Amino acid sequence: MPDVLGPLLNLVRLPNGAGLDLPAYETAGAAGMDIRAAVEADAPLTLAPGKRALVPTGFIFEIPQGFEMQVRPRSGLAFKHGITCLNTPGTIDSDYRGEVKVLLVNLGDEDFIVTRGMRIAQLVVAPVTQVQVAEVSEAGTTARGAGGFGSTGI
Ligand SMILES: O=c1ccn([C@H]2C[C@H](O)[C@@H](COP(=O)(O)OP(=O)(O)OP(=O)(O)O)O2)c(=O)[nH]1
Repeated sequence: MPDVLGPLLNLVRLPNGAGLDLPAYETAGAAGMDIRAAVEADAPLTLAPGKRALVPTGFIFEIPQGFEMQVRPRSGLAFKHGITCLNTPGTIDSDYRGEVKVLLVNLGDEDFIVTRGMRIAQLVVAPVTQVQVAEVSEAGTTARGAGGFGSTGI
């Protein structure tokens, strides 16, 4: 794994994560750490076309306050097999202390088998800002106004 100088991310390995590689950046400039499936070795998961499944990862993450973790698909799985994350990008809140799971869906036309240790998604840690919400009577005017959805042309 390349050296990383970012914030510290504590994680806890659950019993079903025994022996799995830690999530890791595969290259020095990777945005996401690949995360692996913690399905039982003797019970791989078959995802039929059109079906979805919540796949365990075997880890609890302690995300630093002020950050979130996004669960994103891997383009190779999407391109080759039609496998993606249904709720992409999945949001892991910094106060979540449950096992991170990956909601995979098979948009391909063949069964896809998820085996133990397979790299099923990538985790991107990103800063987030919580705003203070204030209700006002009118929104400030802008040149765009309410124009959207192609208002500036194709
Ligand atoms: O792909 C995902 C998405 C979410 N989660 C976990 C972590 C997250 O902090 C929690 C809640 O996610 P989210 O806020 O998207 O779900 P919700 O439908 O709003 O549920 P809740 O009412 O529990 O917040 O579920 C995952 O493990 N994987």
